[in-house]
Amino acid sequence: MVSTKKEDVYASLLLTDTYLPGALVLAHSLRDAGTKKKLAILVTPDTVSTEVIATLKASSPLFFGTVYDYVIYVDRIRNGKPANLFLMNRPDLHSAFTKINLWKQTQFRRIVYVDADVVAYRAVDELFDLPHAFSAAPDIGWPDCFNTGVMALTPNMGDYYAMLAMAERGISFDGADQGLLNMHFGNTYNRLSFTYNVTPSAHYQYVPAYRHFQSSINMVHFIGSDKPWKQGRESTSDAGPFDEMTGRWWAVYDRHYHQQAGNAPSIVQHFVKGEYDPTTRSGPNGQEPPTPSQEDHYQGNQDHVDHSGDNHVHHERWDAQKSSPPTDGRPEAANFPRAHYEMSQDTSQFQAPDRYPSPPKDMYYQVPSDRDQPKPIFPWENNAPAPTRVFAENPLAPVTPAPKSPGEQKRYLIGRRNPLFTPLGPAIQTAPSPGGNSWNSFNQSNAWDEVPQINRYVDSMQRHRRSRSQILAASPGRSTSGERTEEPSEERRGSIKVTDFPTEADRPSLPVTPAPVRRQQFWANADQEKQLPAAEGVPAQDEWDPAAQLEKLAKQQSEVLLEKLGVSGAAQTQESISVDGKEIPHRPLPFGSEDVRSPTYVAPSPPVVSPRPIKPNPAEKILAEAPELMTGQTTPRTVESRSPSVSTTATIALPSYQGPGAMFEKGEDYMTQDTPAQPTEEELDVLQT
Ligand SMILES: O=c1ccn([C@@H]2O[C@H](COP(=O)(O)OP(=O)(O)O[C@H]3O[C@H](CO)[C@@H](O)[C@H](O)[C@H]3O)[C@@H](O)[C@H]2O)c(=O)[nH]1
Ligand SMILES: [Mn+2]
Repeated sequence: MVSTKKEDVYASLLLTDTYLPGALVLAHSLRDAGTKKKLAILVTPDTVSTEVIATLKASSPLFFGTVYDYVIYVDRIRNGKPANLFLMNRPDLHSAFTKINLWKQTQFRRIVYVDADVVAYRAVDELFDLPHAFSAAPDIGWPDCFNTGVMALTPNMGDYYAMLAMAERGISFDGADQGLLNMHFGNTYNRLSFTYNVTPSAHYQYVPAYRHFQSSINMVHFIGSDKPWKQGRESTSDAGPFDEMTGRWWAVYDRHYHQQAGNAPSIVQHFVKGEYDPTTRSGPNGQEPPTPSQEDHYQGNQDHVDHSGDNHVHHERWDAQKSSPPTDGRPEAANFPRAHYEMSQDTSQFQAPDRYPSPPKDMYYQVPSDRDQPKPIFPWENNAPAPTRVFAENPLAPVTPAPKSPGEQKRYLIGRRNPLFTPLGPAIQTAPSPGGNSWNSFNQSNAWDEVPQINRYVDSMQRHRRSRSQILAASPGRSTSGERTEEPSEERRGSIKVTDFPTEADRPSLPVTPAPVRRQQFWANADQEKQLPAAEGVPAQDEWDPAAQLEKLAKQQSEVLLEKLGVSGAAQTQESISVDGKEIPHRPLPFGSEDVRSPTYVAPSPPVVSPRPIKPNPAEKILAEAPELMTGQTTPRTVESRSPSVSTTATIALPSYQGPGAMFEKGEDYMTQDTPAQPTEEELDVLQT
């Protein structure tokens, strides 16, 4: 076959650092056998350390050039469905699909692929000249299948994509590359002689065949998880076919990487069982390789220090200040520790010991005494002023006398319950007694209790309430006149409260908010109820005629208005009216003004049902029409009557009240009606009953 410009290469694969000795022995075995072909190795940079890659590229003193001519970085292809790998107990082969990348290396004409666990007895360069696109040797476990440890192939993207599609779907009967490739190629492969891929077994050997064909062995492949460098050289003891082949592997290793081999990098010895000896370490570079922590995955530290202590040389590290990150660097978390645990196979039951050791008897905690207190450090620890703050709770309890009246009791309780309660105002707060407890000098009463207006207001409220309750009680034959003048006692005043809070003893428990309880003495004590004074000015119910009262009220309002305007409507009706209990005396009108009426006079409509305020306020209207009244001009003024029929003028006295003036604040409301407003709610209460 006419060769093109494309190169032929032997190619191997390195997925982990732990296979480094195998990859190096393979390369040296081929070179030592005199191959004319170049050597390439596919490397997954995410799982292989830079030190190992450097070793693959290292120059060897035994031949011109480096161990591998080409280190080709490829993406790792991991099996997402690795269940089948467990069928052959090789979960470590989860990324064996990466081998598919061989078909992608179309820069090469032909590739003779060889596993890293293969040692070549001779250079098999004739495999490059095979006419078949794909050739492989039978597998010892199932000889109809081919073993994928040695293959002669022609790279092409068709096969590559076809197999990549299978890999992405996890299509492989053994979960690794051999199952996938056998499914892809089937029986279309060119079957090589077993001598190109002799797979010795420690458990089964066909010794006569071996003896018969051993001179024609081309390559030996150490399949399975027990690789020569993992077993160590001591594992080969007896002289058998397996050990003879393993010895060939060790022969190549010793030729290039034995401790006394001169310039052998110690990193290789680290991955070979029983080979690393720091005391006899030598070599020009003196680099300390990472220690393999795992059987199948190197997890060493990049910044490793020599164990011998005499050669503390750090590995070259990437300096972020000087250069960009290395493209062939390991992932940051590659050195994270990993641990693999297996289920215990021990089937014996747990046997409790006869006795457990008794606990120590001298274990106790020594509470530090006051004398053990640390020495004062800061000046304020020694010169601390005596505390002056006094809390209200403690001194109050013995000093405060028990409350007598309900009103006092309420104040007392408020003061006790609320520590922030402070009696109001300097007017009721006496000066603290000099030497005594300043808290006791406070007057325990409220400022508003001392204001007479407030007291009167409360009294009037109580009168109204009492009168209501009298009406509600409707005791027959009860006279209201006898009790009318009776002044309410202090006790009565306190009984305004309809509800009270339960005492501390009655309360269920804190923090439940105490529910108000009905005061018994107010509602239930009928004897006391009889002593209630009658409401002032409220007649007995049977004497009360609401309709007549309303009529009287409406009439009264009109009269008052006219009186204020100086027009005595009362003179016409000849009835005396009273305002606020005071009799307004009748006065004769000035001569000639008897018929004069105010322009705003409204005659009272006879059937008055409800009291109705008269609008607009006449005084207000006058002021609006004569604003000069506001200027303080107090001279009487004549007002032309608008009524055409009445042409006389009447002198109307100006009201004493002159409306809003400078005394008023902005926004302050002032009376717009002189008449009583609508009956209040309380009045309605009385009227309706
Ligand atoms: O941790 C690992 C595992 C594998 N490899 C590479 O992958 C190859 C295959 O793994 P290996 O342990 O050699 O597998 P075998 O014990 O040989 O198992 C058989 O099954 C594998 C999965 O199908 C095939 O790849 C092999 O060719 C076949 O011999 C190795 O040679 C290495 O090149 C690593 O670099 N690191
Ligand atoms: Mn293998």
